[in-house]
Amino acid sequence: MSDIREDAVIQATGLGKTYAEGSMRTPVFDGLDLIVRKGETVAILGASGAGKSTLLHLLGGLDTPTSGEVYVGGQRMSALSDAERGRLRNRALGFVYQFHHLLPEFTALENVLLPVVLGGVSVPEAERRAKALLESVGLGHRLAHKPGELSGGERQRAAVARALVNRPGCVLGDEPTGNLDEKTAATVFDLMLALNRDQHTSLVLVTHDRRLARKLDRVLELHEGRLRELPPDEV
Ligand SMILES: Nc1ncnc2c1ncn2[C@@H]1O[C@H](COP(=O)(O)OP(=O)(O)OP(=O)(O)O)[C@@H](O)[C@H]1O
Repeated sequence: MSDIREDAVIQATGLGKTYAEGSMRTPVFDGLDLIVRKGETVAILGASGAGKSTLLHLLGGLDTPTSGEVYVGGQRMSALSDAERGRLRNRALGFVYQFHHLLPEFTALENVLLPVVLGGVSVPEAERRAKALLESVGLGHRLAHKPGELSGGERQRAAVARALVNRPGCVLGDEPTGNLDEKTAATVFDLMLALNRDQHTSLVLVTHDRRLARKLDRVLELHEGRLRELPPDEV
C-alpha cells in the first residue's frame, strides 16, 4: 500500500498506460509517480506524442490506467463507480482544453452556471458565483454573449471561469492557451495564475511554451515514458 499524502490534491502512484486496440499495443509510460500539493502550480512539458494528454486524462479520471492508481482528494479513483467518479470529477477538478468546449447555444453566464447547477447548488447562489467569476476574468460586460459572439481570448477566459466555478482543488489544463496568439495566451495564463493565488486552486498545465511553464512552481518533463522534474535553469 503506497503512502497517500494528506496535502495532495492529486496523487499518482506507479501510473502506467498502454493503449491496446486489437493486436496493436502502444505503450506510453509506466511507473510514473506524481504528487500535486494544495495550491501548487505544475507545468508538464514534453515532445509531441510523449504522453502529456494521456497523463492528464488519467489524472482527471477521464481514462483508466493500465497500472497504478490515481487519488483525487485522497479518494482512489479505481475504487469508485462511474457515477461516483463523475461526481468527484465535477466537485474536485476543473478542466480547460485548447479549444474552449463552451456550448454554443448558451450564453457565457449559462455556460459557467451549468457545472454548479449540476453539482446541486441552488440557482441564486450558482448565479452569484458564476457572475463573480466572470467579472474576475474580465467578462462582467459579456454575460449575455454566446461563444460565437466572444473573441478567442474571451472564450478561453469563460472556459477558465467555468473550470473554477465549483471551487475545485485542482484545475487540469491541456494546452489551455495553445490556440491563442502570444499576447492573449500570456494574458489568459497570468489570469489562471492570479486565480490560483486568490483561491489556492492547484494548476496542472500541459504546455509547449517554456516561457509560460517557467511561471509555474514546478516544471516536469515527460520524455521516453519518464517524468523528470527540470531544474529552473533547464526550463
Ligand atoms: N486512443 C489511442 N489509441 C492508441 N494510441 C494512442 C491513443 N491516444 C494516444 N495514443 C498514442 O499515445 C501516445 C501519447 O499520446 P498523447 O496524446 O498523450 O501525447 P501528447 O504528448 O499529448 O502529444 P501532443 O503534444 O502531440 O498533443 C502517442 O504516440 C499517440 O499516438
